[in-house]
Amino acid sequence: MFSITSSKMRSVDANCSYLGLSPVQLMENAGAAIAREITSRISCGKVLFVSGRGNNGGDAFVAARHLALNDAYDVRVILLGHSSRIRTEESMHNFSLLEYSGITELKEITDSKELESYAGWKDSDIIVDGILGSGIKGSPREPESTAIDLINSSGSYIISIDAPSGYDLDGGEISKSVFADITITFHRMKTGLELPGCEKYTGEVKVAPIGVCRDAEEYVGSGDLMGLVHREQHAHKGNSGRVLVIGGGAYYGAPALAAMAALRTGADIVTVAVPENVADTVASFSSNLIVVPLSGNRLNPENLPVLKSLIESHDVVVIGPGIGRDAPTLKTVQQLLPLCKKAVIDADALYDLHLPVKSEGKFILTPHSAEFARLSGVAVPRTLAEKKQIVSQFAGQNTAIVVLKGKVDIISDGQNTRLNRTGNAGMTVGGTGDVLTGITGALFAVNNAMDAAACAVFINGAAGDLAFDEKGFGLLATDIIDRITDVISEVF
Ligand SMILES: NC(=O)C1=CN([C@@H]2O[C@H](COP(=O)(O)OP(=O)(O)OC[C@H]3O[C@@H](n4cnc5c(N)ncnc54)[C@H](O)[C@@H]3O)[C@@H](O)[C@H]2O)[C@H](O)CC1
Ligand SMILES: [K+]
Repeated sequence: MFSITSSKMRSVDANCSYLGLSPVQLMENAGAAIAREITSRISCGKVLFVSGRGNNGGDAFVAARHLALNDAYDVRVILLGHSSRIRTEESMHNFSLLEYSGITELKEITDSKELESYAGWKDSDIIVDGILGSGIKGSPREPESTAIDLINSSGSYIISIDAPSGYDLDGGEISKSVFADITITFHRMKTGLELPGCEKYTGEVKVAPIGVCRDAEEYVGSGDLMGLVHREQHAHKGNSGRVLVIGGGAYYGAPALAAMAALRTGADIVTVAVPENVADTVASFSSNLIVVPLSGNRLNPENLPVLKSLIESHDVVVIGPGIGRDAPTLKTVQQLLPLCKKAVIDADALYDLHLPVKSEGKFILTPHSAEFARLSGVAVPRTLAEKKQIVSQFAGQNTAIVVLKGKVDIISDGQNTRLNRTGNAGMTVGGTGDVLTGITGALFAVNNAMDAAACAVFINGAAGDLAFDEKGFGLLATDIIDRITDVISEVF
């Protein structure tokens, strides 16, 4: 089974919540799994739960409640700090239930001296470590640090919840940690729990299922957006991405829509390079756009020198919206791509694309079914499983990230495949593909390709869903652009 990082786990948790599976439900399953582990180890005895103020402590409260149902166990709980300082609603909720759970003792201990004089360290058969889990930042502070020492010198059998407290689930540096006999981590193995030599800290490692929805991992959700790079408080102009849109000539709306969508997604600078016949019209869409006119009525090889220097001064290129299919235009596209560090390739730029692009660059392709069929030479099959398979295979063969747009979007880099179900039938109106390309460009400027592509289809679809609520089947591509910021601000 593959392992994941703690930030991936946080995004899966948030995706569960997005789907309607609440954190308190997950915590209940996590705590119950810990209680089951204890009953499988000893049939009776004294069990001390040592809890922090985050959700790791919350899991411990749940486990204590479950275990106390069995008269064979003497259950005691200590909370490090005041209960008024418990960090989350779900943990507070489970702390409150302890009063009615028949445990022998519940103590709030705030300082290290009081902790040291606590009698329970020496006479417990099992100590459950629920001090710190995936939320740890830096070295353990007081009183957590003293609690870790006391657990380690207790001589009891030690069960750590999710991670030995102090240990970094992602394998970062450790200044102090619980030395556990067994660590029960949740849902999936974590990267840091597989490192050579980690058993010294973790003891045996077990993965307990906690009822995560399958779709919370495979389908993109709002939790995936949490992992995106977002604007720093003191960011400079250009830090949040410079996007170059190369399009237009045959049409003028498409490059403007892509550019406006990129701006609304948070790109700092969006430059639109279009043939001179449409440059004024594109500029008239918004004074926020920087428009560079290119000689001629269609993209052509004479534009290469100007475009080369523009490509160098931007983080990402969005190429295709409105360019048309003239032979010199398509040839120019093919010559431009090897110059790009990162590019999103859409619409007519996909028409005569020779793959793989021979360069070190990273490319996101955003075809719909007909474009995909033409590119790959394979008709898009009917079932989702078959579609996933061909998209993944095509992406892998061409070292590109492929987004097959559809009722369920499929995003793959050949190794990982994600799905997206935001969006609606109203989005078949013209221009929505250009909006997606613009969003993708803005995210790709400052994020890795797979995250950018996956989050872009989610944002585009979710903004489309908000627009549909308002406008129904009368929705326009510009209405979707207007709702991008609502989707993004809901997550941050
Ligand atoms: N899907 C899951 O895996 C689930 C996991 N659960 C459990 O939740 C924790 C993570 O909870 P979180 O509240 O984010 O973090 P922690 O409890 O680990 O700690 C936060 C807590 O600790 C304080 N803190 C942070 N760093 C330090 C430090 N160096 N010294 C002292 N104190 C520190 C911080 O201020 C917070 O108060 C996960 O591990 C699982 O156990 C869910 O219950 C179920 C789903
Ligand atoms: K722990």
